[in-house]
Amino acid sequence: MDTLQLIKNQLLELIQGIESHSTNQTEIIVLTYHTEKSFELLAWLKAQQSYPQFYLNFRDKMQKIVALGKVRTFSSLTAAQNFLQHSNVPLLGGLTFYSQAEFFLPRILLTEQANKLTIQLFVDQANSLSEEICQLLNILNTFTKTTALEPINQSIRLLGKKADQQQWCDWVESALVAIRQGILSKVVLANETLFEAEKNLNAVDFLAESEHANFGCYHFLFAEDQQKIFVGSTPERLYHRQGQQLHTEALAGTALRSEDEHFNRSQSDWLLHDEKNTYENQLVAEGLKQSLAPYATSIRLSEPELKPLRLVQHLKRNIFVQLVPDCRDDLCLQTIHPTAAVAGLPKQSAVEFLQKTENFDRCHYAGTLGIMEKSQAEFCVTIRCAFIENNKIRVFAGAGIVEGSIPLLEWQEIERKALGLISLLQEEQ
Ligand SMILES: C=C(O[C@H]1C=CC=C(C(=O)O)[C@@H]1O)C(=O)O
Ligand SMILES: [Mg+2]
Repeated sequence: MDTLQLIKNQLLELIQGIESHSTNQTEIIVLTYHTEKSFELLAWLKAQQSYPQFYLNFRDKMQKIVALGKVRTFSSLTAAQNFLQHSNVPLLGGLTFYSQAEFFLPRILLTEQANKLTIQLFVDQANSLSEEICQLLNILNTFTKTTALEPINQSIRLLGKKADQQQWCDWVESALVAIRQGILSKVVLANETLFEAEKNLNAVDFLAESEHANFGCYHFLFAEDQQKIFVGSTPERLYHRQGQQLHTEALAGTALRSEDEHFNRSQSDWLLHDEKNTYENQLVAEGLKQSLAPYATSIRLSEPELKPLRLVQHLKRNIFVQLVPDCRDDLCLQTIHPTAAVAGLPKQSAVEFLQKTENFDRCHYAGTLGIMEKSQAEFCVTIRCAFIENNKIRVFAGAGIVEGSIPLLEWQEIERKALGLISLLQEEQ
C-alpha cells in the first residue's frame, strides 16, 4: 500500500473514533496525526479539488502549510480574534490592501516542518456531526492523489497595463506635488499588467517554479475557487509574533541584482549609501515604530542590511518589539497594515491618495496573508504576486515615491519587480 493510502487509513480511523472527542465544552474538535514527510505538498495540492486552497512556504524557517476547505469564515478581524480567544486552533487568511478581512478555519491543514508532517482535521461541534463527517470524507476523497509538477515553459503575450509609462509617470508627478505640499511624505504607487498565455496556466506549477527560482521569499497561494488563484513570492514579512514578542521589518529601497557578482556589489554599495533609498527605508521604519509605540514596552531597530533577491536587492531593517500584555493580532494587524512599504506616510492620506489615483483594484496585492493562533502568528506582505485566471495572468508591482524620486527610474523599478514572476514565462516581444 502506498504511503498516502496508509495515512488516509489512519485519518479514517481517527474520524471513526470522533465520538470519543466530542464534548460540550470545545466548539471545534481537532483530530491530529503525525507522520514523516513522504510526499511533495505542491504535487499533492495540484491534485486536490476542494476549495478554498491555501499554501504558505515560510521565508525564514523550514515550514510549509497547505490547507483545504473551510469550517468557519470570518470577514471581520474582531470576530476572528474573538474566536481565537476561546479556541485552540489556527486561522488562515489575512487582509486585502484596503483592510478587508478574510480569515478561515480550514477543514484540513497539513504542516510540514523539517522532515515531519502534521495533519489536522477540524470538526465544528456547532453543526450536525454526520454532516461534518460527510464534509471531511468528501475532502479526503482525493487525499491519496498527487499530480506531478510540470515545467511552465509557455510563451505569454502582453495584453496591456492599467497605466502606460506616461500615465504612471504622471501619477508619480502628482505624488511629488502632494509631497512638496506636505500632504504626504511617501506614497507607494503600483501598476497592474495583464498577460495572456498560449494555454491555461496551472497556478501550482507556476508557484513551484517561482519557489525554485525566487530564493529568500515567502511563497503563497490562495484560491477561493479554481477560477481565480492568487500566487506570489514575496521577500517581505509583515510580522512574526511569539507570545508578546513581535518581529517586523522595514523593507524598502531597491537596486538591481543579476548573476554578475561584481555588478551586484557595486549596486549594493550604492544602495546602502543612496540618499533617496535610505530615506525611503527610514520612513517605513519610522512608520512602524510610530504605529507600534502605543502597544509596546520596548522597540529595537537594527542597522540597515541588504536583502538580495534574484533580480533586485532591497534595504531591510529588523524591528524587535515587546508588546504590552493585552495586545493581540487584531490590534497588531490593524496598526501595522498597510505599512509605508506598500501604502505610504501618513498612512491615511497615502491610502486616500492611492484610492483616488490608481485605476485598478489592488485587492490582495499589498495585502497580507498568514496564520494566526492565540500563542503565535506570522504574516507576509503580499507583493511580487499575480492572479492567475485560466490563461490570463495579472501581475502587480509598486514603488515607494518620496522626495527625490525620478518618475522614469521608479517606472523601471516596478517593471523590474514584476519580472520576478513574469520572467518565469517567455514573453513574446
Ligand atoms: C511595493 C512593492 O515593493 C516594496 C517593497 C520593497 C521595496 C520597495 C521600494 O523600493 O519601492 C517597495 O516599498 C512591490 O514590489 O510591489
Ligand atoms: Mg523604491
